Amino acid sequence: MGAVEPQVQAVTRTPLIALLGNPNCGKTALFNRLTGARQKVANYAGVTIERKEGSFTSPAGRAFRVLDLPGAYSLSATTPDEAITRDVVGGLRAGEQAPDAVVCVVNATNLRLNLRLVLEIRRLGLPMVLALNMVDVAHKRGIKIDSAKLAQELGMTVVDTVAVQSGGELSLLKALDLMPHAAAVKAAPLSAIDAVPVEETQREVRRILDACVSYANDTGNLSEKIDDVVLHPVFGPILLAALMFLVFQAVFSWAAVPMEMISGAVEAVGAWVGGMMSAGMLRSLLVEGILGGVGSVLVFLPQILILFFFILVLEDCGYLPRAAFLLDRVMGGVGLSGRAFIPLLSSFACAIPGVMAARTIQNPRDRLVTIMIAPLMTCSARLPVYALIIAAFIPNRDVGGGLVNLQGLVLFILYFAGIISAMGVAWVIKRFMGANSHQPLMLELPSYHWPHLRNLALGLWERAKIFLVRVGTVILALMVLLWFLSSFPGAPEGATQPPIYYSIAGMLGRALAVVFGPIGFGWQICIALVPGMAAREVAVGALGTVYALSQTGDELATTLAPIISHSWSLPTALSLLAWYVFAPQCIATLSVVRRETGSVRYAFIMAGYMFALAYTASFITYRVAIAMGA
Ligand SMILES: Nc1nc2c(ncn2[C@@H]2O[C@H](COP(=O)(O)OP(=O)(O)OP(=O)(O)O)[C@@H](O)[C@H]2O)c(=O)[nH]1
Ligand SMILES: [Mg+2]
Repeated sequence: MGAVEPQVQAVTRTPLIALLGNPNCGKTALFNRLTGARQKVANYAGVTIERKEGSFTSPAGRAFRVLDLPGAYSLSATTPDEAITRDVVGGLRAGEQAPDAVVCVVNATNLRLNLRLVLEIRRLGLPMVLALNMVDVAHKRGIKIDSAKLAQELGMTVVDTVAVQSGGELSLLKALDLMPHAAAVKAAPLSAIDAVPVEETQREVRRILDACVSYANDTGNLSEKIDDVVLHPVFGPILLAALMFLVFQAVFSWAAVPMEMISGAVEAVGAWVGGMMSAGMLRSLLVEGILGGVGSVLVFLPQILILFFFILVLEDCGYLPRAAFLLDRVMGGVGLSGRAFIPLLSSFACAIPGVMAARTIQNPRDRLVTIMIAPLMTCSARLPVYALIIAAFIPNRDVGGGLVNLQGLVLFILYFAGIISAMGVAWVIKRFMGANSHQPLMLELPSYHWPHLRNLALGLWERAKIFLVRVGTVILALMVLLWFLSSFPGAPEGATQPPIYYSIAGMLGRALAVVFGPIGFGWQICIALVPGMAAREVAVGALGTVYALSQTGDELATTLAPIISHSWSLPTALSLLAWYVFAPQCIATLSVVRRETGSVRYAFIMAGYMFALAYTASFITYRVAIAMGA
């Protein structure tokens, strides 16, 4: 049986194609175009950090499976994400078949760098097609590539592709259709790659370029001219700071109108439901439990989308690696690698992709430090918490001659506090680990381009979907659970407090208040902290439910900010803000840290140090605020 199986497989198996190439050459864009998938595409190296599989059918009706892989400059991997690519191509991954053919994707405007990998992969002896991607840009820049000659020199089919244009993949599909239905070829071992010295490979690249590429009236690269300003030692950092500042201003000022619309709609629904039903358990569950909880999280959708709008634009236009360069010196000062910039920036969305993106960091210590501080970056789940408290306590007015919105300014300060403490913690960890010398940052600067509107729209839609699904599932379920725990058992005879005070949640909250009292958190806040462990924004929903149920009298409460501004003192509010800068709230992050570091130890260390920092920071904030008479 063992002898028959491989032959049968060779005839019936769907061929597996691997997309290989340098970082940022358009592999994922091509993968998305071939398969209709929506994997993340962005204009910097190291976007894809995992292997992703998809399938498609060619115009001639042949089925293919296709792999999108992290970009690599060479198959002699130096970073964990490159190792994934090497292992997949070399068939070294347990339980996984090696690819039957390779589509080598290259950036047509940068063949000098890209061809080295092509020559390396060729030594594996697998069937290959070369996709000259970004030929649109090459044409514009007057770079002429003789593909017939190139095909001859390389001994493989060469096709032009434009991965970001509809139909830009057709030539590749045609080439794949023409590939013979051969039985699986066994690749040469990976060691074949290193059989030829690098210098010799470089010489070969130069020879091929001389033979196949000409640069007609090259007008000079526009990106370089832009970089004269963007990377300028004085203007560069000013521009970066101005950009960041603009983002936080926009988060507040642009969001005001849509937020009012959402909260108006939630209130209207609450009033409608409340009017339809007589007071009772079901009405309380619907109005206070669900609308009060879910509604108070939902209003933050516009702010989250505005934040992501900026992140997506910056990612797509090519600015991020420049920012990494500008900050390399600062980051080096605390012992971080400049490469940590992109993982840390991703953590503004959520610490989980941030922790995973640390795979692009070569040095294991640098990688560990980056992982350990990633959750200090303000993730988007904290935004609702910050925004709620700011809206309740910070007046919405302009300062500095009408230029700066005070609420936006406070938000900016909170984000900044996260960054500064991350730097501080990195410095301390590096001290413990023993410093290694700072390695210079080697990062490819991509060409600038305008953000693709479709990409942007899809990215925002994905974000909205993630948020709404969370609101509709985790948050909704927790709100219902919390409502039960907060409603039973009811108040005893002659109760002086609202019923929630005597409920199970109320008892838990009062017990926790013993620990958190010294930092200003009353029992109601303590109730909200517990479900906030699942996801930070749940804390806002929980506050919504808790305070809706704490209302005495008959009025229905679905708008949280005015209630908390009455119930909390300013020191309490500031203390809670300080808590959320540091608190290790989210269990999902801790479990990813365990997976990525391969040890539960670091997850515990992270939770421990963040908890200690949170408590200390809140304590100091609370006491100082009281002492100052706030
Ligand atoms: N003009 C133009 N832009 C392209 C083309 N293909 C990709 N891009 C852009 O190039 C950038 C990189 O594309 P990705 O698909 O993320 O590149 P990748 O090779 O998957 O990158 P890594 O995952 O980091 O290795 C994105 O900004 C794309 O929009 C193309 O054919 N023409
Ligand atoms: Mg990719």
